[in-house]
Amino acid sequence: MQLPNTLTTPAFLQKLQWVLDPVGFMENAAQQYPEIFTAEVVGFGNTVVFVHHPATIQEILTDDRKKFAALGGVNKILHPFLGSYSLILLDGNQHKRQRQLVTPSFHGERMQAYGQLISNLTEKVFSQLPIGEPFIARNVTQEISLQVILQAVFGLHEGERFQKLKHLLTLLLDLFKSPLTSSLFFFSFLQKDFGAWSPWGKFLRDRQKIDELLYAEIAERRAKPDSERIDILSLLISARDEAGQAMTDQELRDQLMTLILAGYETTATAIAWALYWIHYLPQVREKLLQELDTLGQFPDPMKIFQLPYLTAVCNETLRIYPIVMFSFPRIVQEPCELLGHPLETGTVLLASIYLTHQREDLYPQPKQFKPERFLKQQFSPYEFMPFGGGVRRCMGEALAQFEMKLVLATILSRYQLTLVDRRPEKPQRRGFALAPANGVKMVITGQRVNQKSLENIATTSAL
Ligand code: HEM
Repeated sequence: MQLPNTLTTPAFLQKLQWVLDPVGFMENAAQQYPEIFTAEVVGFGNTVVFVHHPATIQEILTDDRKKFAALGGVNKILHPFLGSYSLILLDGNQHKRQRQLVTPSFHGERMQAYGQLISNLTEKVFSQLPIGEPFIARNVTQEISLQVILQAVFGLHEGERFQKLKHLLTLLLDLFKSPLTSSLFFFSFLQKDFGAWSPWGKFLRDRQKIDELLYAEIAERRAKPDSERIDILSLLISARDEAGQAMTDQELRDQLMTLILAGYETTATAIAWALYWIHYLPQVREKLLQELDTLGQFPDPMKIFQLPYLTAVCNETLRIYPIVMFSFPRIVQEPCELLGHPLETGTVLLASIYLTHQREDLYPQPKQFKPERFLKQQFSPYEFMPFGGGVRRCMGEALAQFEMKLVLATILSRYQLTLVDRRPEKPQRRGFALAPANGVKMVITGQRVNQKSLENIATTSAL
C-alpha cells in the first residue's frame, strides 16, 4: 500500500539528516507536505508517518488505546536502563495500571509541597557561581533539575546515598548525550560484557550499583514508614491499584529510573532555553521583572505559578523549540484513513510537536519569540502540545511547569545576568531533547534587589 507523501530522498540520506539535523529535516519535508508525510528515520523501525495537522493528531491521540495503540515495545532500546516495568515500555492494561498508580503523585496541587525546595535548591546552586565568570546555563540547570528529582521524587537529601546516586546517575544519563555512547543502546551487538573497562561492562556495573542503592532506600522506607514524608517515592510505596495491590520493589525501581530519564534533561533544557530568550530579548526580561516585583520579596510559590506573563514566556519557550520534538509512536491497529490517505495495520505514526508548533496559520511569524500570543489566544491541546497527549501524555507536566517557573523567578529576582554571546542559539539534537547548541553561555553581573521592596523602604524612611 502506498504510504502518504513518501519522501523521495535516498533512505540513508534521510536517516543521516534525521540524526544530525532533525529540525532542518522536518522543515524541508513540511514545506513540500504541510500536513502529513512518510520518512525513513532511525529508532522507530525505519518507516514513519509524520503528522502535523491538529485535527488529525486529535483523532490519533483520542483513540490511542485501540485504533492507534501507544505501544511501549517500540521504546525497547531503553529496556537495559529502565527495566521491564517502566511506564514507557509497557502496553495496554499493564501500562494503564502503572499510570493509575503513579498519576496521583504528580497532580498539580501536590506540587505546592515542592515550591520552597525548588527555590532553595536554585538559590544554593546559583550562590556557588562566581560573579563575572562565564558559565554554561544548561550545565547549571541540569544540576538544579537533577537535585529536584533526587529530593522531590526520590526523597533523598544530602548524605552518602544521595551523593553516590547523584554521581552514578549522572554517569549513566550522560551515555545518552553523545551519538557514540548512545549507540550502545541502539546496537545490541555492542552489548557484550568484556569486564569493567569495556563500555557495556561498565554500564552493567554502574547500573548494578544504582540498583543496590535504590533497593536499599526502598527497603528502609518500607521498614520505617513515615506519613510525614511528601516525596513521590513515599507516595508510590503507599499507592494501591484497583485490586488493592501495592507496587513491587522492582516496579518502584523501574518507575524511579523512568522518571529520572524522562524528567531530568527535558526540564533542564526547557529552563536553559527560557533563560536564553529572556536575556536575548531585553523587553521580555523587563516585563517579567515588573510582573515578579509586584509579588514582593518572599512570594508564595503558588502566586509565582499563576503569573500570566511568566506563564506565557514558559509556553512560548516550549512552543518555539519544543524540548521533545514528537510524541511517542502510535501504531495503526486496523486499516483506516488519515487525511484521505489509506493506512494499513502496523503503520507507525508520530505526531510532530515541532511542526505543529511552527504552523503559520496557528502561530503567525512562528520563528519569532512572542509570549503575547499566549495572552491573546487560547490554543487547543492538539495545537499546543509540548507534553504530548492521549494515554501517554507526560506524567511530569505539572512538576516541569512548576519547576520552570520557580527556578526562573528565583534566578531573575535575585541575580542580574547577561548573555556572553549575542549570536542566536540554534536548536540541536541532544539525546532525547532539542537543546540550545551552545548551551547558553551566560555571566552573572550582579545581585538584584526587588524594586518594589526598595520603593517600600524609601517610602517608609521618608515618613
Ligand atoms: C519540560 C519538560 C518536559 C517535557 C517537554 C516533556 C515532554 C513529554 C512528552 C512529549 C512525552 C510523550 C507524550 C506522548 O507521547 O503523547 C512525555 C512522556 C513522559 N514524561 Fe515528560 N516531559 C517533561 C518533563 C517530565 C518530567 C519532569 C517527568 C517526571 C519526573 C516526566 C515524565 C514523563 C513520563 C513518565 C512519560 C511517559 C508516559 C507514558 O509512557 O505513559 N516528564 N513527556
